[in-house]
Amino acid sequence: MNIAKVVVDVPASQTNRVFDYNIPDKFTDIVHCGMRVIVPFGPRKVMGFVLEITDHSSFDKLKSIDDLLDVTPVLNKELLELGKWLSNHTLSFYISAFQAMLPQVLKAKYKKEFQRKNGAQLPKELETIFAGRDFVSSDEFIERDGNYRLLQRMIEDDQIDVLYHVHSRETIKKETILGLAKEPRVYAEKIETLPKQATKQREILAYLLDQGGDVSQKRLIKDLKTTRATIKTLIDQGLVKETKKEVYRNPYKEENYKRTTPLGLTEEQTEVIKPIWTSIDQNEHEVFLLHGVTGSGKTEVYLQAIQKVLAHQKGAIVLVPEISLTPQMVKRFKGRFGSDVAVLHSALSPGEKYDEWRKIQRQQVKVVVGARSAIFAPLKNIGIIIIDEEHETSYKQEEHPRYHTKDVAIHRGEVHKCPVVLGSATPTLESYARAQKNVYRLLSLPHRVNNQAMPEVKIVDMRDELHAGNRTMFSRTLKEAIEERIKRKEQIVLFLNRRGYSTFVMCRDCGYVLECPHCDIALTYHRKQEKLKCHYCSYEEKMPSACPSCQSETIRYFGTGTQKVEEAIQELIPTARVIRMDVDTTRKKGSHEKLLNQYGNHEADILLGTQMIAKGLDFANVTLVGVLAADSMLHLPDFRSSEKTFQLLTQVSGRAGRAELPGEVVVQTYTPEHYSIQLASKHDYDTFFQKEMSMRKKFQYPPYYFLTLITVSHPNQVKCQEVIRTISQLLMKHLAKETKILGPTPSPVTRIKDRYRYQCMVKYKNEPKQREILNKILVVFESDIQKNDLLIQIDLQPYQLM
Ligand SMILES: Nc1ncnc2c1ncn2[C@@H]1O[C@H](COP(=O)(O)OP(=O)(O)OP(=O)(O)O)[C@@H](O)[C@H]1O
Ligand SMILES: [Zn+2]
Ligand SMILES: [Zn+2]
Repeated sequence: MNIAKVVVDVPASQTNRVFDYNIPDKFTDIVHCGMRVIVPFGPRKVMGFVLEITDHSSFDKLKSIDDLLDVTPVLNKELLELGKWLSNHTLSFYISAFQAMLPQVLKAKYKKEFQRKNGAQLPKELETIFAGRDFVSSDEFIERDGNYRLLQRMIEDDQIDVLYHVHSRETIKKETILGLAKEPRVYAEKIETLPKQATKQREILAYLLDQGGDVSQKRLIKDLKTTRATIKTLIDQGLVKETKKEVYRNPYKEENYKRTTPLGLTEEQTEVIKPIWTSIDQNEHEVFLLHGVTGSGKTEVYLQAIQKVLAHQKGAIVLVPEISLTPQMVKRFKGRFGSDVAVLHSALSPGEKYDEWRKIQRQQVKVVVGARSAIFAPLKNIGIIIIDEEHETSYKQEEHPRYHTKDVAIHRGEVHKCPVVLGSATPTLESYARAQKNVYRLLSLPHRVNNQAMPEVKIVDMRDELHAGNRTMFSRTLKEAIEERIKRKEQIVLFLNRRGYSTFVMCRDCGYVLECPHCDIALTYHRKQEKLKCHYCSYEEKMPSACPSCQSETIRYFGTGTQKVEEAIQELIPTARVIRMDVDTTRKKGSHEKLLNQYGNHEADILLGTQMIAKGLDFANVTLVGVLAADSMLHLPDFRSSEKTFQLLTQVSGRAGRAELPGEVVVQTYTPEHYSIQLASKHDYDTFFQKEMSMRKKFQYPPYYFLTLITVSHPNQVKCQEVIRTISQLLMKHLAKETKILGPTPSPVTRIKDRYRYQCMVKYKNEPKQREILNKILVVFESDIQKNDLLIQIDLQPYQLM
């Protein structure tokens, strides 16, 4: 067993396979599958993952492994298999798939250096760069525009060497631990002989004797109000010894969370948890879709399902969208399961994330709560995987490997023979359609806990406000409702949807929005050319000066920011106390939590914010939710815009009236008749589902059809157009006759950082050979990709269509 099969960190299709390496004697029995190694590859040294260890190779001259990056494997067998599956599933390289599963600090960086060998005399051009030195970093070489051809010749002539340093950013935090250096009994005498004025030193010794063991220096300094200098004198006298101990950075201190006990489940909760418990008990994989209205107690169902899993000595993964991984959410899990919980959150520092990851890796925790990438948590014995708010698009990773978390979860669920629970008040059409076909098992919580009523929703037509002479951003209804709540000392959530602003053009007079006659999506405004364009089919028209529907001249594109809204409130209702939550006010670490705490303590009447306040918040005193512009997302150039609008309105409305006090919602819109606004206001998911499904069927979108989005980008526009044309021709030729290929067309954002972008979209029902064909296309363009700066992105199941 002295041969390792290694996937190398060279993302290209020729290298997307395993290479055989010799395991040198010194590493025999030390190298294991799932470890990262340094291997020679051509003239370079690269990192690689060991996938397999065997005793035979079909090649006879093998190079040897140079070095090991890990002492223990960073990927276990299951994750190695998962990586292979992921790479195949998303059409990405093995190496990208493996890297995606690791915490950031384990992603090694390389530093390249050129070394002059044995004082060699270099050509003048290079000598000016080396300037008498023996080493020059590759960065400096590039910066000073060094001649690569010359460099290459010198390397071939053995005058210059290329060195690779691999830097792992992994950092382990150490803590200083103090203890007694001698037998305890000798201290009585020692304390006597210390100088009289050394009271602090005496105190320290007494403290250590009292603790009878090792104490963290930090704690001792705090408890005794002493200094490091005093401790140092004792160490120097050989009375105290210090050691370094590896510790975890723990951003979520357990003692900060009050322990909670399971609540008595309601009848509905009891009904839905039964089949989940059965699946856990019987070790059977099944996918459940938990459709529960806002405030129906889904989280309590998750908690008690996990409790069952823990009783079986297994672990759980709970995924929540980044944006709703709020302190409140963490509190609920830490409160129930204490130090058994690891939290993986993007707001943690890389070091903190690494520590949480190591706790999981060492199986020291049982429950992992985290955002998207937590689906790769290295838990060995998974008993349940839960995806909360399963409709959230952030579950789709928008860079290599372009995976959807749901697919990964279901795959791992199959491997571990455990249930996967997808929870939402507004499931995606895809999931609900699957539940209707019994691919998933549907579980419903149609009522709020304790049967509180769903909040009453009032739709306000903003066109009427304009006609009545109200030009502010607050309707009369909303203004009165706010004032009333402030008087009653109740609280208000004001939601401003920032997504989709200033892309579409709307008539303020009649609410008319310009749409593509072929694609049923809003046209996007291009300011420079004064044109409106469709980003699916390239249809375009001139920006009109008057509304095509009512001739009014108030037609323009749409937009405002939270800061402006805050000013407007202050002007309109000067007594209102407002907390504004947006990217600006939450940039600093911990500010998110602080603002929510202030709001929870009723230090403000109004919580004003964007997407980040739409979900997950559970404040009993909130009785009014105002939605300032319900339409803004409705007109995004995206076939899911109605669905997203329905989901968002339902989520925000769900923040009102969650406890005893009844809730009310005011939705301001220019298109009150739109079905997603009407049905969200009636909390009518079922009708929305029927209606939206019929639209999807008519326009041939998912879940009736599958989509693949192919985007090509290159600095040269002509090159870009050529490539995308060739790709769509190849697809046309090789894919099924019934399959449609839309485009090629410029991408919605046509140029990013001086690179042109063109796309085409494949719409299909069944294409078993698609992956194979796409892979072949990538090979056709391989040399352009490697050498000519061409980028081809393939997104199977795209969510981001911009
Ligand atoms: N069985 C129960 N008995 C009493 N209170 C409960 C019970 N289950 C849940 N609750 C409480 O009801 C409130 C709403 O529950 P929870 O937040 O779990 O709902 P949810 O369905 O996750 O809501 P959302 O989708 O809106 O976030 C919470 O304050 C929770 O503590
Ligand atoms: Zn169109
Ligand atoms: Zn009009």
